[in-house]
Amino acid sequence: MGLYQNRIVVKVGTSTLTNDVGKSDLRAMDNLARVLSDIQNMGYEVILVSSGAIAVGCNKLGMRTKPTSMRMKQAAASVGQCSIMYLYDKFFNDYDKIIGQILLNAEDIEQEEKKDNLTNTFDALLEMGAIPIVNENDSVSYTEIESEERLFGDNDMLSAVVAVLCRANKLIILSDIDGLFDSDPRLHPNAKLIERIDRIDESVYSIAGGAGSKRGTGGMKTKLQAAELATAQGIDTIITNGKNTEAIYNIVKGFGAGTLFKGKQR
Ligand SMILES: Nc1ncnc2c1ncn2[C@@H]1O[C@H](COP(=O)(O)OP(=O)(O)O)[C@@H](O)[C@H]1O
Ligand SMILES: N[C@@H](CCC(=O)OP(=O)(O)O)C(=O)O
Repeated sequence: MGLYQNRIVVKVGTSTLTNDVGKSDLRAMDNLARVLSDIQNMGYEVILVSSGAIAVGCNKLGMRTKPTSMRMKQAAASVGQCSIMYLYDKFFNDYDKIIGQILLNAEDIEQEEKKDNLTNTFDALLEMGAIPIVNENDSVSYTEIESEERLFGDNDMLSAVVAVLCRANKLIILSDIDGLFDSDPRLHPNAKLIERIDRIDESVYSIAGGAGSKRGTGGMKTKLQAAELATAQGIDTIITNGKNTEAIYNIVKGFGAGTLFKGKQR
């Protein structure tokens, strides 16, 4: 089965959705809602994979630092997820769009029946013109937040899983950085942006470091894992800066912005 040529998955990370003190970055969320709504008006089907629940929940609950205990992280996610969806609902509503929430665990796509149900839900939402917004089901899952052997790893991986499941044509990963550089620019100020990668091998992994801020998780490594999964199924994957949401217009039209990982010919 081929890919849906007009279907795109956009993933946005915590570092883009929250400001330096850990509160929701309303301008970033509004910009994202506007551009994605506009792109949908242009005839594209849009799925958003959004992080931020734990960070926003921690802030709302007055936790000064990110909790280390699992139960506190899960409680924070429960509070933050409501807050994020409430804001998305308001912003997307301003642009005349309907959103739907889908919270996922690894086992939801491991069982054939659940996987089919999930695909049907995505398809039905898209058919009706709604924009599905996806996150890990942090409050019930242990593996996604903590385990080293987790399938989703973090939302980067989840976005690739969703892109494959929904047979999207493109996966756009919005980060707090312009794309993949030849070394971590936070540590090496002269690092250069790599515009295109056709094969993700060990040499590519060797230049990817960890998260760049207290709020991000995974860093470039998990983005490369996501790109590897998606490109293997023919899905072009782009890492670009979430502060420049306008770049999404260029990307959907096939122009460059950030780093393109070219999907394998199938
Ligand atoms: N080679 C690299 N190129 C670009 N960024 C890198 C690289 N290695 C590590 N990073 C770090 O990855 C960070 C982005 O990942 P992360 O902190 O998880 O944010 P997000 O919330 O977007 O997922 C960047 O801020 C950067 O410091
Ligand atoms: N599910 C978690 C997101 C974890 C995660 O992958 O975060 P990020 O690296 O910012 O995309 C949350 O909503 O807080």
